[in-house]
Amino acid sequence: MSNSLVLLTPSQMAEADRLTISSGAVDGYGLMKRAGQTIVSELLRRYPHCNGFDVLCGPGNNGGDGYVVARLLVEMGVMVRLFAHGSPRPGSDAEKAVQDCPIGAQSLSQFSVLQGHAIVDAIYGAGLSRPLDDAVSRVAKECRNADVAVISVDLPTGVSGADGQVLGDAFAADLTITFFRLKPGHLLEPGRELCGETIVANIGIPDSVLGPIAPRNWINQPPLWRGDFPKPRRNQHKYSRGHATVFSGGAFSTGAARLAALGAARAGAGATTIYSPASAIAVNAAQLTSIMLAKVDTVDDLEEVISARAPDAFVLGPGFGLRRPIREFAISILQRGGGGTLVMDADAITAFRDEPAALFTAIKGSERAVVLTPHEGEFSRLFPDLIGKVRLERAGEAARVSGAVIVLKGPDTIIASPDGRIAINANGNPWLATAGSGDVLAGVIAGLAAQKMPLWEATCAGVWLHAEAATRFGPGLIADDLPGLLPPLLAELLEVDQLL
Ligand SMILES: NC(=O)C1=CN([C@@H]2O[C@H](COP(=O)(O)OP(=O)(O)OC[C@H]3O[C@@H](n4cnc5c(N)ncnc54)[C@H](OP(=O)(O)O)[C@@H]3O)[C@@H](O)[C@H]2O)[C@H](O)CC1
Ligand SMILES: [K+]
Repeated sequence: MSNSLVLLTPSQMAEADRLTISSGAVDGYGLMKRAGQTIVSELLRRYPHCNGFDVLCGPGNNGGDGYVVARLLVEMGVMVRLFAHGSPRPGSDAEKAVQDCPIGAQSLSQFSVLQGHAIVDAIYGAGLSRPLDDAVSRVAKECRNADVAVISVDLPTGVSGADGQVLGDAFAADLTITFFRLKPGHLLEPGRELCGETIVANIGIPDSVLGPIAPRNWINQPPLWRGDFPKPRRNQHKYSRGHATVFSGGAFSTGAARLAALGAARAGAGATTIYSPASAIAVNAAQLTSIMLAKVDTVDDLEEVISARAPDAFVLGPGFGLRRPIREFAISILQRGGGGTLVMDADAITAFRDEPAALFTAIKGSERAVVLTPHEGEFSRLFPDLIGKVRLERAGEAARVSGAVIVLKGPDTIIASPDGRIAINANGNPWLATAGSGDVLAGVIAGLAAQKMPLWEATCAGVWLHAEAATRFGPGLIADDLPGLLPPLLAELLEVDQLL
């Protein structure tokens, strides 16, 4: 698993600091000086024409980084105004940075924006522990409303590194410079938006500290799952490549199932079948070519088709409706022996709103693995006890409680495994907010799972591919486009030339 994609919580980051310092490689003030040096290089490179910098420092080590920045800029002859909010603890690294700084600080209450100056926000970073007080909120607001560049050290002051939530108020940065690894708060909204562009600086913390920290959160990028991505082999036939099936809704709502089926097929399932009620067979048949069709109205029908040709993955929910035997289908699939994956989306999630525990018991007792792909509304129906917790915690807890891989959809989709691993998607985009896009996602995940890709990895890959396809297409995207956008992405992932 790729080390570079690790996300560290603020407390894990503090541990990384401690481990580095105790190894004797560099002391705390040394790390702070390197942090300051990196920030100054970026400031000079990116803002060569500003008249000066206003450096705003808090009482902790985030402020310490700010004092180092102020010193280095002054030593280079750059105009600096320094503002402090609180004083560093005696004996702390931040106090050393104050003592070494050649200019004195005014109180933050004296601050007002000066045209032509850029702001260095070093008030709070990883140590933010409560909502901003009025003095810091006033400055955050003034900077947000002014036409002024803001560069935040580690995190925009007010944004929690643990989960991207705003504590009271927050700065909105143009650029955020963090150290060693991203934190979840850089990727989770609203933190992500408030960070502006985020860069990660190497300040000499060795990767070896990650071993004892054993992180459980990652950025969802191809190196996370590329090693598990299914590679077709010459000796496979269509069913051994993977058989994915999708339940269709009634005659007036068959499109969602076709979108999911196309997603599964384009993701590489060798065979894809739509299970359709008799009333919708004609509609489906008129619009399918490579996708197969079977009649499934009842649990007995389902038993029959599964016995005839066991699927490796099922998609249940898209466009299905709540009246037909959706719960019975889900429970029957889970209780029937045999491996494979059940992807439950949309109506399949809502259908269990009155008895989520029955679903979770069935999932935990099943030989099959389950992926649940709720958006916020569907999530709240199935996990009402988790309302009020932050998104990251909700997704992780939902995976643990349900025994399913959870895809909590949003601009910062979270993919949580029951074993505690979490990936945060970073390539989401506005084009995906279009009817039917979730149906394609459920199908792509099923298509990858049908090829026996490990489930959390398959789910992460599906979410990434789906978003990447939309990003590359851009404006005008409709869900119908998405399956056809997958082949070039697959070719890149598989490095097709090497397979031939
Ligand atoms: N991680 C690294 O590799 C390096 C990080 N550096 C920088 O250090 C900060 C983290 O420093 P830390 O001292 O732990 O935390 P902060 O500076 O962010 O803030 C802690 C102090 O601020 C007080 N605080 C927090 N929130 C509030 C608030 N809302 N209102 C008032 N005061 C607040 C807090 O007080 P407590 O009472 O909670 O203790 C602390 O006094 C990291 O972000 C990096 O920038 C190193 O310099 C380089 C290596
Ligand atoms: K900050």
